[in-house]
Amino acid sequence: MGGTTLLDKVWEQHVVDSGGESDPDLLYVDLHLIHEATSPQAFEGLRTAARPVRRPDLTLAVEDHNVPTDSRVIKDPISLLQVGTLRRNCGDQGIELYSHGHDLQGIVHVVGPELGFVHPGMTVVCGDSHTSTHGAFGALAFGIGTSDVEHVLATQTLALSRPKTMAVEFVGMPSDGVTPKDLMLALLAKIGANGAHGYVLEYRGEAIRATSLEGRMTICNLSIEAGARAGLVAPDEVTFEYLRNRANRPEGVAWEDAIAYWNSLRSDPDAEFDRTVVVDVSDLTPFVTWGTNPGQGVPLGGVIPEPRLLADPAERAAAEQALAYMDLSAGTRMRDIAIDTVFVGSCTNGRIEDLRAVARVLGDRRVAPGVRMLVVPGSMSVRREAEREGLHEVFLRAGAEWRLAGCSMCLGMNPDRVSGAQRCASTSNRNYEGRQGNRARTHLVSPEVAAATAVTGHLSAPADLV
Ligand SMILES: CC(C)[C@H](C(=O)O)[C@@H](O)C(=O)O
Ligand code: SF4
Repeated sequence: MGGTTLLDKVWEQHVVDSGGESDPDLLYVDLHLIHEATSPQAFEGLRTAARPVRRPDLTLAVEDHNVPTDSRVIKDPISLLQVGTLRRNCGDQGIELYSHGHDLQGIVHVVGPELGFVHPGMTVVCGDSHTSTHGAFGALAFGIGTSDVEHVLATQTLALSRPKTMAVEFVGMPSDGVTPKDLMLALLAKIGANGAHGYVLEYRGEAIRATSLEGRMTICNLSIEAGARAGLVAPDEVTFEYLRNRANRPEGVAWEDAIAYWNSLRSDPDAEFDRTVVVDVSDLTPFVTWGTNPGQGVPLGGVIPEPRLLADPAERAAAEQALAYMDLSAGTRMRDIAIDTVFVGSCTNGRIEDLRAVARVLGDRRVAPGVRMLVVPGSMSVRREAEREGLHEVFLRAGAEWRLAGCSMCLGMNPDRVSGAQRCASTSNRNYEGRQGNRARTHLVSPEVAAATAVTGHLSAPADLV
């Protein structure tokens, strides 16, 4: 029998009740994150059943999806209702809530980690697909549906069947200007937007070890775009350093003990994975998407592929439909695609390192005439840090808008939307039809490519800037 995978190690520590061969296991949940968009019905269910929240102290709430980023005042009636309901529910149940206007407010997947709430070996759940982000710590982090949110609120447990494991081996080191976002867009293009369905991905290899925790969050965040259940990176010194000075991390002797335990959280050398995918990252270049799922991407130096050459009929039809929606045609050079809007932000690329990268590329350049650029910090803490470093001055001087924290233009649930059928280069994670606005056309890019694109007005890499 082979060794144990990281997934199995974390899983086994959390089984409250084994389902045996055929039924799901009941897992203990260490941290439950909630937001205004997916929690109202869950609380309503509890109220109907007259049950309290079992562990309000292990539950943390933020307002992120529905909040405007240009004002502390919420005007939209639906958003007001969502946010008002969350406030009432958290007040009634004694749950910590970072509201719009609070110093620590921000996107749930940015706030939880930066405050040190997420530790290696934990189970983390949230009624949000991008909960996979937290796997960057070596925590087992799942997005769950609203009925499961209710279950976790009531019991602090979740019934789940153990997913299969997939090792993603990044071989070699990426060259300068190739970012964690590019690694993932390349992986998605290789395995497809559903290529990891039913799996937990464990990211491995020298390139992962050399990636900051923030970069690892970008990588794990995008796991869900391959259809995966979760993403994982084994914890190491990078993880411990990230946590060392955060609030809410274990203290004193508990910290030393924690590190000793965390060091055991890696797949054994002889552990067997259900599947292994190898990606050589040494010859990668910046990646961008041309279509309407995150797997429809090519190198920035490439051209839009010819749908007729795709062997799989379903893929061919999807590509044709995507090109019609995007108003693009096969053979077009990606660099020739002109952009109206640039969005920097989201739980994929709205952390301080992302904003630093954007500022570095912008330098003292200006956004191209006619292009709208939005820079939206992932949290108010990120915003404060960016202002302390003077990054906001770079953005404002360039002609970009500098906003408050929230999901913003990542999806059209708040006032930040791409107008009409405009084309947007976006550092977010989904390019679905209508995602950023009714007819919006989205190209997923790294922060570096977003900044260079804002300057030239068409899809560009920093190396294209003179
Ligand atoms: C609103 C929420 C349920 C949704 C998700 O689960 O991911 C959102 O965050 C998204 O990114 O599409
Ligand atoms: S930033 Fe985007 S992807 Fe992340 S939680 Fe918000 S809406 Fe979802």
